[in-house]
Amino acid sequence: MLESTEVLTTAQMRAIESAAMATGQATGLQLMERAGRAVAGQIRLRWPKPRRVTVLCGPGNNGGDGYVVARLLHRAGWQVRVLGTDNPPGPDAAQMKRQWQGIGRIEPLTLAVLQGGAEGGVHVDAIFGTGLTRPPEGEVAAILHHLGRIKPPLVAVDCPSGLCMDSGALLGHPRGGGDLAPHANVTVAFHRPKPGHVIGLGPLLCGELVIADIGLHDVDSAPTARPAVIWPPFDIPRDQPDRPPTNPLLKQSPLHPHKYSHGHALILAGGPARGGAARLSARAALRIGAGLVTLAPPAEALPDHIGQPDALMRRAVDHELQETLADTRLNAICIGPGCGIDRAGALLADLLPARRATVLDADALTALSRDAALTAALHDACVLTPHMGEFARLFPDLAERLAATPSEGPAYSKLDAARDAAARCGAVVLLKGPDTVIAAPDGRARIHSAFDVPWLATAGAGDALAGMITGLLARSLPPLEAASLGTLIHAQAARLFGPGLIADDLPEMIPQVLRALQKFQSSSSVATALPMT
Ligand SMILES: NC(=O)C1=CN([C@@H]2O[C@H](COP(=O)(O)OP(=O)(O)OC[C@H]3O[C@@H](n4cnc5c(N)ncnc54)[C@H](OP(=O)(O)O)[C@@H]3O)[C@@H](O)[C@H]2O)[C@@H](O)CC1
Ligand SMILES: [K+]
Repeated sequence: MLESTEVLTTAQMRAIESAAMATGQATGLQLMERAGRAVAGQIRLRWPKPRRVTVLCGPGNNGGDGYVVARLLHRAGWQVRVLGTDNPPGPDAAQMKRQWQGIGRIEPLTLAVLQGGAEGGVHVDAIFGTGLTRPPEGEVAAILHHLGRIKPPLVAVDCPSGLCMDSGALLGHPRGGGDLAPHANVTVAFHRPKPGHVIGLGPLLCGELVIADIGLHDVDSAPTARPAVIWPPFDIPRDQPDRPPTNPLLKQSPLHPHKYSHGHALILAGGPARGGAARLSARAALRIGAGLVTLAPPAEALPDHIGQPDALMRRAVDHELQETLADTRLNAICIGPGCGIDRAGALLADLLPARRATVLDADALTALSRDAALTAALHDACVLTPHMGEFARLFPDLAERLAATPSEGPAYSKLDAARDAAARCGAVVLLKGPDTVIAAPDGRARIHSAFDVPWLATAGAGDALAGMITGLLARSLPPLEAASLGTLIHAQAARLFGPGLIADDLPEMIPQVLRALQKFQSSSSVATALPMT
């Protein structure tokens, strides 16, 4: 059985539907009836009093769902108008269409007809769902454009039409567009979310996302590829002041606790007057619970780092690292924030062969992009944390595919790009954004949504994130878990702080986030993520 947080591609979803039908678990007609009922139910929940509704039905099974919605709302006393295509749909949709035709008529699905009707009322978009393979054209394109412009109360069946559910891109539109695409108030999707609901334009266009159960749970899907998951697989409560302020990451081992048992993080800093970024990383690594944190600028910049925090150790590291790395207790390294590209490149040449757990951010990523030998030396204890610009420098071909206007579905997605990059470089790749994708070389991938904290896009936030992940690596979390938990704590810190956040606030919010996370110590998904030593 699939985990509830799994994200299925449209191909995987189709495989599950086919398996359900082949094994006699459900007929296509039953699934369509359940899907339509789920949508009608959500509409009636939001608008309990019957009113006017216009249902727009496309040529396939998405349209079939629409005819079910029309019938059920009509039965509930709604004043239903249906616009549909006149093609012969598949047998299930044809059956649902006939049932509707026993109740009411179907007007042509054209812009003129749509505009000719009474204004107002709810609109149901059942034009295209998972079967969208090419950009909408002609009358349908005009209708979608119109809906995007007038923005009526809109309920989308499976997705707003035109959205590629594998990528969150609008077929036929440049990436990042979407101003004139339909914006749903609510999208009712079936069985599991698809990548396009949670990445790209999906969160903007889908509105509230409701995942409806259509009875596919007992179906053995045997997905061909490992599904990505939505991270985290739980809702984090806000801080709970009534709980004792113990920190799960700092919980002491009953057996001879020692600062080294919580790891020793090394933060490599840059030259004079550019140490702020690395100090932010170091502070975050300390706050998240690394046993020891050493900040390592070149000797000439050491005087820049006197002062707080006293818990931070300082040590000069000039051009080479071998002597420093001889101390095997240094088990997690952060390189990049404020480091300088040349210095990062020189240090990486020593660092990567040592195969220590390492976060590569900022200048380290630029250094990598300039030296193929360094990229070839990456290993599976590395975490790369690029934003899209850095990603484009590191993986120009993947970024180019991601930026191209998609002309057919399934379109190349941010999930695909992060996975391809991780497989290519053999390290965990954390591709930042409001829809962060974290991918491991073995195909595991997690999608973390932070569309609700736009104030996290602030100078230095990435440095704090790099420090958090380094601290978690020092606590011996595996790279994918450290990257995932760091991403979650980072966003949650911003969420708790609220607007007005500056990056310096992020490390200071960590204790509060950790207290809230404590609730999940007994939950298996978090137990694997939080080190409980
Ligand atoms: N299967 C199940 O058990 C269940 C499925 N369910 C529902 O089915 C939906 C998937 O149904 P679907 O596969 O029929 O695809 P759908 O999105 O309706 O579109 C396909 C049609 O559109 C056409 N078409 C495509 N692009 C076009 C374009 N640009 N411009 C014009 N035409 C275009 C395409 O034509 P073709 O490409 O074949 O020429 C075809 O005729 C899914 O999202 C969910 O809502 C639920 O009921 C639960 C049970
Ligand atoms: K739709």
